Amino acid sequence: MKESLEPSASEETAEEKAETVGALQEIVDENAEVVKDEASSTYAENAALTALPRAELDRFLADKFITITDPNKSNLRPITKFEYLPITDDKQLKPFANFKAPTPIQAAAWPFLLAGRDVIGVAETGSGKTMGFAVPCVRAISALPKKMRNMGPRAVIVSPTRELAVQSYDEIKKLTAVCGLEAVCVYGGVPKQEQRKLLKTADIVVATPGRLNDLIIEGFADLSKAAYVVLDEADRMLDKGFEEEIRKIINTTPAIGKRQTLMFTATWPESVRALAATFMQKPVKIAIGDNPSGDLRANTRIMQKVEVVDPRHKEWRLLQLLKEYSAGTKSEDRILVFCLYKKEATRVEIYIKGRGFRVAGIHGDLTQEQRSRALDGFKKGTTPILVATDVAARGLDIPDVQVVINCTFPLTVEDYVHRIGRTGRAGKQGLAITLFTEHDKAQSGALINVLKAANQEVPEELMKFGTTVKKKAHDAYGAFYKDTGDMAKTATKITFD
Ligand SMILES: Nc1ncnc2c1ncn2[C@@H]1O[C@H](COP(=O)(O)OP(=O)(O)OP(=O)(O)O)[C@@H](O)[C@H]1O
Repeated sequence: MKESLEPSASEETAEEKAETVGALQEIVDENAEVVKDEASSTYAENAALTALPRAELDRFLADKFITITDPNKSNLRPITKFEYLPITDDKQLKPFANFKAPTPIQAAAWPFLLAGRDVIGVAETGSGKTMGFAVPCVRAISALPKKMRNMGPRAVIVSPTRELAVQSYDEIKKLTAVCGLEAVCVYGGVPKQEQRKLLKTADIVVATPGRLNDLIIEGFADLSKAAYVVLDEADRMLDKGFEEEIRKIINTTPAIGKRQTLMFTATWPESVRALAATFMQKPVKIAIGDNPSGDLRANTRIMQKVEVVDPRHKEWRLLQLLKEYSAGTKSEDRILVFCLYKKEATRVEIYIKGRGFRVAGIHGDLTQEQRSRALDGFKKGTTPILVATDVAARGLDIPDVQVVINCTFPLTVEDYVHRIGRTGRAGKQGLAITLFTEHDKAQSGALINVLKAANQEVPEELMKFGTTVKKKAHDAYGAFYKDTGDMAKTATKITFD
């Protein structure tokens, strides 16, 4: 091939292109930094909030059991009213029209998030964590100058299941709709084409890890400008079932210091804290609840009943409970029944259906269409009983679930707290009934602690299994229901039965 000192026309163009790309990349890196700086420099506290006596705000923090641990000790005032948000356009307050005030996690986290800080938010199930991380996200992006828009997603929110990703996306769309921003929901089990197209113009990506990594690898999801990274149900996203996929995603976002990283959950076990710290810069820890020890505790508005039963009698006892809690005027009450394994969920669903109950099932062996239909029927009340595995344990915000029944105890007591958290949401009361057997006795100590922390009755038969807390989580923890999207072809999915 002819050697030439002078680059040929095509080589020259390629060189020019490379220079242009390099220059663009610099702009992009600056942009990522500017987005982060923008957030921190643009949070000007509302004057009326500043005028409030500090003692009044300290009383608010105490009354709502809000604990803020900030390495920078910046002492930002909680945003106790929606009008204290730095939102000038009233349209943007519309999504909160039916709410009286920010929830404690929202009030405490918003100022730090608007100021660009990394935040770990730990608050009970059903306490508004979604809006807690979504409002500052939408605010930061909508405050960007026009020239910095349409350069790729500015925020990525990762959820452990498809249904939860869709639910968060629906919440976020209420905010983006009034700000002229675009969001996209990326999850497995459905065709990629539509997601690929929407990623081209999306400002915010809500995703499950498997499908998102697929689209990153294929070059359709570019998170290099996503300076706002949220792990929802963070402890689940950091357990060994997801850790690798999460690391891959975060590594494609701007570096620590050029991004804001948020972790929100109702349970924050010791086992994930060290790993979480590797992704964050001097995070502010915000915990809600009169739970100074920080030990695991369930939402105290949920009455927790535990029955120790013979494993062979569980399904018979479940039937009795369903008859009791769906009798007469309660026939439309929503009852969520949790099993541990997919085949068990199918068996229990058939068993219940055969006895005349209107019931549907949701678990990982079903198609996404079947899962969405089952959840829809449960929400609408056409099938007021839903039999689920832990794919429905976290995050799902189904209004008015009156009763949660644990037919089989979960692999961890954290999952127990999340499962029962499907009831008693947004300030309502709830009821959770758990069938506990000798097969679950390794978890008796941890369960007893959760019951005591929420001032619940501890049955004598449960005490007999002992009160010591076994630390080791079950090997399969977090892996067998996770939504790996199309990664399933490569990931070795653990399946049961
Ligand atoms: N400020 C508010 N006041 C009243 N209700 C609110 C407020 N913010 C959110 N909600 C409602 O509270 C319910 C629970 O919110 P959300 O699903 O975000 O809870 P969560 O803390 O994420 O729960 P989980 O831990 O189970 O994921 C939703 O129906 C939501 O619309």
